[in-house]
Amino acid sequence: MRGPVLLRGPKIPARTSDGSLLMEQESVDWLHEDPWRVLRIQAEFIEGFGALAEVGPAISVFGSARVPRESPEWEAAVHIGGEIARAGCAVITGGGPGIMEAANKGAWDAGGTSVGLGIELPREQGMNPWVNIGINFRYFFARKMMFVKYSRGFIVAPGGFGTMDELFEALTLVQTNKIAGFPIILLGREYWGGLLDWLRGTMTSKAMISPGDTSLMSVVDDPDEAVALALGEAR
Ligand SMILES: C/C(=C\CNc1ncnc2c1ncn2[C@@H]1O[C@H](COP(=O)(O)O)[C@@H](O)[C@H]1O)CO
Repeated sequence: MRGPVLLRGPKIPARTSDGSLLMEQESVDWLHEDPWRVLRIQAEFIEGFGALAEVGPAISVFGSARVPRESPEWEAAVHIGGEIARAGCAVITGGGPGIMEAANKGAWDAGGTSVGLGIELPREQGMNPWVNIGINFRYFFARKMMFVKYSRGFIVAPGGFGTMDELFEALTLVQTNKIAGFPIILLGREYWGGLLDWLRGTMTSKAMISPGDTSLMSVVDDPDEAVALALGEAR
């Protein structure tokens, strides 16, 4: 046996795990092997659970990392972050620039809890300055779970692939009843219209989703309505 794994015949290693542990280290390559990565992954969950356990009710705000400061989308996200904080909820974002920093700024300026769940990226941006609880993740999947576990709902502003990933993960979790009573609010009818038409048309008519599935999200133009809907249906 190697731990819980049964090895027989030629698969039996020359050295036992104990033996390897006690040997003088020749190489640190083993640190980069998948079984050891599990410990890092575990550590991300432990750090995340520890840091967020007492964050209280929260709403996650997603959207493009690329919208410029002071653009209408950025200002709307500042307003949304402020309103969520004034309602006594924490704001959770990806901790980056664009919509993320805007929502964090709104929460920060309102004296609220402003959480950033950052991600290690090749071109490091660093956590935006309006985060007052920040956690940096190596792995997208660990980080994505935190958004869902610690939020009562999602507000999704216009964005690119990252935003789509976050939106469709939440939709899948609601569709498959992994989470219930979880409002998903899309901000910006014009931006989201084309996607919704395709979901209602092509995807529904080809029976890839059920007719009711597109009702798992709401689409609004008014930031205050987005906040009210996100806060209104607590899990
Ligand atoms: C690409 C740029 C900065 C990248 N920095 C990010 N920091 C934290 N989180 C990010 C970052 N980029 C994407 N995300 C996540 O995806 C969503 C936005 O992605 P999109 O493709 O821009 O829609 C966002 O909600 C984050 O969770 C600067 O140019």
